[in-house]
Amino acid sequence: MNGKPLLRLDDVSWQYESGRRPALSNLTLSLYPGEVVGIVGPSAAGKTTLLLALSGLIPSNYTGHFSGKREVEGELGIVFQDPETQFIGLTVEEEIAFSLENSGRPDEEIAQRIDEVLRLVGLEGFAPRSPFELSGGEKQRVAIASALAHRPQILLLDEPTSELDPKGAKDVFHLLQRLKQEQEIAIVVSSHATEELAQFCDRVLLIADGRIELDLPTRPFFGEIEELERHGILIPDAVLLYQELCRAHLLQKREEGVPLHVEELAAWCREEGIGPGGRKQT
Ligand SMILES: Nc1ncnc2c1ncn2[C@@H]1O[C@H](COP(=O)(O)OP(=O)(O)OP(=O)(O)O)[C@@H](O)[C@H]1O
Repeated sequence: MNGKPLLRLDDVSWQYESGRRPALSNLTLSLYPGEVVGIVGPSAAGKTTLLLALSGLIPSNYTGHFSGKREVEGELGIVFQDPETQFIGLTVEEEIAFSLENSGRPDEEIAQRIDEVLRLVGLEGFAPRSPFELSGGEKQRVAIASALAHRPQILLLDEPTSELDPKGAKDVFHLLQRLKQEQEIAIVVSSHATEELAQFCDRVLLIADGRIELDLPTRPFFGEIEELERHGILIPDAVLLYQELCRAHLLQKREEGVPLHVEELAAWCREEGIGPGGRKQT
């Protein structure tokens, strides 16, 4: 990638004070403007810790041993896994205003930004509602709106859909997709939702035992099926079906790599004349 990274970790290692081994080991990673990076990994691999290190909360808010270097350009927002535990406002409006008031902005500007971010996340009319009485997906969108109110260049999200039903999860990923297109924000999102990550990310990292095992553009990343399976990562359906069709010699392996969603695989099948009833005879 060309240009200067917005955020860079250089040979970063971190061990929590009570940890028996490093939670992050020698991580080097750059994030560029407008880029969307997914983070996958097994449980306890270090995904949350990596996001905390990217945000700077590690080492500033935690005790432990940090080595390496972090460089950041521009404003950064972070959304945690369970937003409800972070809410302090009695209304959605208060919740978003609170962090802005702390930054000393005038009331008029705060009101304008609240309108702007609620529109952005599709929660117009929600300002007077209690954030505690919303659905899981709406709570996540309030948390994203609060982070966006600072107009960050970088948005970090830790498993934003883990508590949501499939529809809520899809809504959050659609919102992130819109932010990517309309706001040119660089996004880093950790998630087990590999179907969505395959469609939405420019690049994906596999982290295991605090180390980056893979860091590739999305298509080649999901082509590393054996490596991903070895770490227990869920392979998207389109990739599995493509693999089976190739094994059965029904589909030729494509130069571009694996499909990233079922619609793409369906188009490839149509190109090869595979449809209901099997391959057309030529
Ligand atoms: N505050 C802490 N103090 C000590 N050790 C911690 C702390 N937080 C996390 N760890 C340890 O650091 C390692 C990485 O944890 P982390 O939460 O980053 O993993 P994760 O990949 O996000 O896991 P999950 O998918 O289960 O949420 C684990 O071994 C965990 O037990």
